[in-house]
This record gives sequence, C-alpha cells and structure tokens, in this order.
Amino acid sequence: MKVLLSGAWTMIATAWRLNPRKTALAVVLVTAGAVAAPLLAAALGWMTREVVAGAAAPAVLAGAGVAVLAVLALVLSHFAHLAYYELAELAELDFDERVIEVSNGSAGIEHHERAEHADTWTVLRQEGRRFRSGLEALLGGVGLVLAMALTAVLLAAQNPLLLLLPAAAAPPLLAGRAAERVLDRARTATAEPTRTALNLFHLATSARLAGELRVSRVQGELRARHDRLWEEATRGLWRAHLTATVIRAAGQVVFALAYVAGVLLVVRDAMAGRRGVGDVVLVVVLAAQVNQQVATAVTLLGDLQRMAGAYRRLTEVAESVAGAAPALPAGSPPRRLCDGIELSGVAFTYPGTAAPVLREVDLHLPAGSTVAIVGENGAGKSTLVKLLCGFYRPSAGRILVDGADLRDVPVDEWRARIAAGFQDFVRYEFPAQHVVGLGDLPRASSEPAVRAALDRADAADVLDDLPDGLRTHLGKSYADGAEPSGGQWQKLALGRAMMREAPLLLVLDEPTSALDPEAEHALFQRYADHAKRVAGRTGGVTVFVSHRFSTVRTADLIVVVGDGRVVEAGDHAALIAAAGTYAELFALQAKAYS
Ligand SMILES: Nc1ncnc2c1ncn2[C@@H]1O[C@H](COP(=O)(O)OP(=O)(O)OP(=O)(O)O)[C@@H](O)[C@H]1O
Repeated sequence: MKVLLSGAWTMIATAWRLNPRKTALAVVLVTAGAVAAPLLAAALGWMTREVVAGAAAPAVLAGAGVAVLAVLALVLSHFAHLAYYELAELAELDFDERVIEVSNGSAGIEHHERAEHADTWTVLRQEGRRFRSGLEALLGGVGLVLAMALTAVLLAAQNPLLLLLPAAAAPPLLAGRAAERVLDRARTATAEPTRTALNLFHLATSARLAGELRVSRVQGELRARHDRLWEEATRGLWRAHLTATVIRAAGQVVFALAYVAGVLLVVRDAMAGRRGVGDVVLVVVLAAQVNQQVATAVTLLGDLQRMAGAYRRLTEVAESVAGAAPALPAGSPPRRLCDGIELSGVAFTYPGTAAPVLREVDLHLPAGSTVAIVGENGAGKSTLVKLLCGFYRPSAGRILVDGADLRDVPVDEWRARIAAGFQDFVRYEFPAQHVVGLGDLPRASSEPAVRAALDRADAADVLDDLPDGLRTHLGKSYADGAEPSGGQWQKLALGRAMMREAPLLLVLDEPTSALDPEAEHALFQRYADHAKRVAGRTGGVTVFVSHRFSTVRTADLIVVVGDGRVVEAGDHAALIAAAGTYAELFALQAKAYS
C-alpha cells in the first residue's frame, strides 16, 4: 500500500511539475466524466418516475438531463485523454531522464557491472514505456473514487443494505493487487532469460555481426537458443498469468453474488409496493455501474501498481548508487606530475565476488613515461586500468598521485585530468566533428582542436573518406549518414581520446585492436613523441594495454601482469636480459612474425 501511495504521489507530483495547467484540466475532465455516470443513473430513475406518474413537463426535463449526462459521460473521457496524452509523453521523457541520471549517477561503474542489478535495469528499461497507462490509471482512479462515493450515496438513499454492494468491491480489489504481485514476481524471475533472449535477438539481427554469424553458421543455433529462452520466460509468465486470472476471478465472483443479492432486494421492495419502477431502474443501472467501476478499478490498480513498482525500483537503484558514492574529498589533483603515479600494496576484488583479481601490486609509473601493460587474457590488465581511472577503489593498498592518495581527490576532478581510449569504445552517431570533439566537451565544436587531436591519433586520413569532412554525419541513424569501417571508427575514438592535450594520465586499453600492427606502431610512435613533448609541461603518464610486442617494446616501462600480480617490470632491454616471461612471450611473437 505504501509503495502504491508513494508511486501514485510521485506520478501526480511529476505531472504537476511538468504542466500544472494540463494536470488540473485532466483531473477536472476525468472527474466530471466519471461522476456523470452515476448522475445519469439518478436522472434515468427520475425520468422513469415522471413518465410512470404521467407528468409530461418534468419527464421532458429529466429526459434532457439524461441526454446531457449521457453525452458528458461518453465524451469527456476523450477530451481528458487529449490532456493527459501530452502529460504522459512528458512524464515518460522525465522517467527516461531519471533512469539515465541514475545510470550515470555514480562516479564508478559498479552498479552496471553487478549481476544483482541487471534484472532491475532490464525491468526499468521496459517499464518506462508504460508510464502512460500508469498516469491514465491514476487520473482514472481519482475519478473512479468520486464516482464510487456518489454511487454509494445514491444506493444508501435507496436502502442502506445496498451499501454492501460497494463494500463487496473490496475482495476483487484485493484479489487484483495479489494477482499483480504474482505477475511482478514472475516478471523479475523471468528477467534473466528475457534479457539473454533480447541479447541473442540483437546478435542475430545486427548488421555488424551478420558476417561472422554466417561464416560460423550459428544462425540456427542462436535462433534455437533464443526460442528456448523465450519459451522459458513465457512459460514462467504464463503460469503467473494463470494464477493471477484465478485470483482475480475469485474476487469477481464475490462481487457478482453481492450484485445479484442487491438487485433482488430492490425488486422485492418494489413487489411489496415500497418502491416504484424508477427506483428499480436507478438501482439496476447503479449496480451495473458498480460492477463496471470495480472491473475498471482492478485494471487501474494493476497499472498503478506496476508503475509504482517501477518507481520503487528506480528509487532503490538510485539510493544504492548514491550510497555507493563516497563523500566528496576536498583535495584536487596536482597541476603537473613531478614524481608520477605510485601503486602501493594494491589489491582488488570485484564487489559481489570472492576471489581477488589483483594482489599486492606495487608499481611506480614515473612522471612523463610511457608504460605498457602486458599479460595473458584475464590477468587483470583492464582491472588495473579501471582502478587508475577511478571506476573502482582498491580493496586494499593505495594509489598515490605525486604522493597524494587518489581517494582524497574528487573523482570528477581526476577524470577532468585524464584521457582514455578503450577497446569497447562508443560509436556516437553524430557529425564527425562531435564524434571526436566530445573527448573534451568545452572544445567539442573547435575544428582546429579536433584536427590536432586526429593528427595526434594518426587518424586524419579517416576524413579523406568522409564526403563532407568533419561535418559528415556518421552511422546509420541518419539516412545520409556515412558508415566508417571498424578500424576507422576506432581511429576516430582514438582521436577523441587525444582531445585533451595535456592529461596527467592517458590510458589506452587495447584501443588499437582493429588497426593493423604497422598502423598501431606508427600511432604509438607519433603519440609517444607528442607525450614526450608535453611531459615536460605536465609530467603526464601514458599507460597502454596491448598484446602487440612491436609496440610494447617502445615503452619506457613494461609491466607484465600474471594472475593478478606484477610478475616483471622494466624496459625492453632489461626484461629481455632477465630472460623471464616477457622475453619468452616476445620471442614467441617475433617468431610468429618472422
Ligand atoms: N565486472 C567484473 N565482475 C567480476 N569479475 C570481473 C569483472 N571484470 C573482470 N572480472 C574478472 O577479473 C579478471 C581480470 O579481468 P581483466 O578484464 O582485468 O583481464 P585482462 O587482463 O584485461 O584480460 P584481457 O586481456 O582478456 O582483456 C578476470 O578473471 C575476469 O573474469
């Protein structure tokens, strides 16, 4: 009940905040439409009484009243729909914005990576679209409550016993709520197969992946898995719908019995001469309306409960995201690095998991140096990068930036001084100028800044293939958008990473995997030269993760990570001389290329 009331309150408050005039208009129109129905029953009873009494003039007047009320009851709801249609659109947008806000509400990315939040995000992405039915239910509910109250008064005036009729509305209402709870539980329980099936659907229909699917001939397998998952989800939902239907029907049966009893009561009074035909007409029409009101209330309550549930989930995730954000420290990153970045006894375990991914990492990344991180798949390289970017805090140990603990630096200020390129980069479907420029928002529209960044990323040649240069719209969202190749997208993303000219830390986590080895080598050479030039000014450190040793060997410091620990560290010559893991891996790759 608390969830329902707070959800209803949030919805009406949202509607009021978005457009008070339209909200008031919708409430008035819906309410007027709803109370017109019981008034129509009263007018019908009055008209019947006048007709039976043979009073022509009052009968005509009552008839006119019936006509007006009938028109109002039928028409007002359409006008109300116009008023809340726009409100619902605005409110849906508002809900989406809140989901986006919560999704980005934490400096870290834990709430996206933790499995227990995944179901909530799936449900939230779907439920936002249902805001209209939630608002419709709320406004309709307000009108319904008034209509039911008026109906109760009219019935009580006939026979107080008839008040049992609206009271008999309670079992179907309670049953409706219980049914919705069953469905809500089923939706959460089937969120995982639903999500996985949606992911498979996306894979099976994505133009980008079509080639690989055809070559590996897995389309049939994907379809079979997709079907199995949908079946699993549908089975779970169908069982819940069946249970919900039985619960709802049981509630309705209670009301149906009360309805029959109520009508029989008035008919008996009429036969005994205590009531006229007009009263019988009034009660029969009203009782039918109560039936209608109850059925509507059950549906509305279901919609309302569903929307209230979505708000509850959103609030819960928002609270957990806000709770995960530590209080903002007062410090700020240094203007330039003198000593560098130091990892001291760093260990890390992903939240919600037991095994540490990094252990006892001690490293000194000297100011102005380029650092390559190498290691087998799953060794912990990207995790190290995530800690450096401040996506997570170390579970133990400290990361020191020129001696200052990164925990004491507001994460936003740290982010403003770092730049990063990831393997999993964003494909913004914007004009090329902004696809690159977004790497440094304040200078996103500066053409010279974008050209210089593309130059640093060795990516200026991508523009040659774009019909309208930096103004070319990229991606398939636009009919006339250009579609760059995978490597070109990656080069543009690298340009974006290079937008900040003098970051304290530039992180490149395999951002060149779609480039050929020569292109990667040339890029790093060019970037290393640039980094050396600006290092004099800022002492910035460049950290890159790569599996290509032709590039790795150029780094000032090579860190070999294995099983969450630093196995070796040094420059190329020192590590080759040490004849350890690096030397072995280097020799293997050199042999493969020779
Ligand atoms: N969000 C996460 N939650 C739990 N475990 C994770 C998460 N991300 C990575 N891991 C685990 O941490 C370990 C290290 O992963 P990481 O991505 O850092 O490796 P990597 O060295 O970058 O590998 P690769 O070369 O394949 O990219 C792996 O065992 C991985 O399963």
